[in-house]
Amino acid sequence: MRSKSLFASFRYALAGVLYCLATQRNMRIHFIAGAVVLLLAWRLQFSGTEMILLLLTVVAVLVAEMFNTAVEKVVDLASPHRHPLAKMAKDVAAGAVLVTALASVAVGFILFYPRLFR
Ligand SMILES: Nc1ncnc2c1ncn2[C@@H]1O[C@H](COP(=O)(O)OP(=O)(O)OP(=O)(O)O)[C@@H](O)[C@H]1O
Repeated sequence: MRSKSLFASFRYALAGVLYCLATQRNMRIHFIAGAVVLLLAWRLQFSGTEMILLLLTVVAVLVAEMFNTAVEKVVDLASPHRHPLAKMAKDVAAGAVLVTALASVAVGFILFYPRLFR
């Protein structure tokens, strides 16, 4: 019984990830960009610590994108009509993605620049 419900929650969680990949263009862009960056880092023989930093950075952007999607869905459900609070919630969630994405570009620059241009 317990393992069945554990499996079910895993399936629901996976469905959430797949939903975001299938419906959110930005999620697909971040996913592919993250995969390319990690592959490039592997080819350039980044250290274990550098790989972990890059992986955490890529995952942070994907997680921010997923929370943004979740906020959008809840807001659309709770406030189908336009409302300043609904706008604020969506804009803050989108802002979180922007901040995370900018930070990931900075981390990528710091790690890749010495390998590629020096
Ligand atoms: N219910 C609402 N009330 C007020 N402003 C809204 C509301 N829904 C969306 N907005 C504003 O319009 C912008 C675009 O909203 P829209 O619903 O087109 O896209 P989204 O839900 O933010 O994302 P996506 O395009 O991925 O569905 C939001 O970022 C927000 O500023």
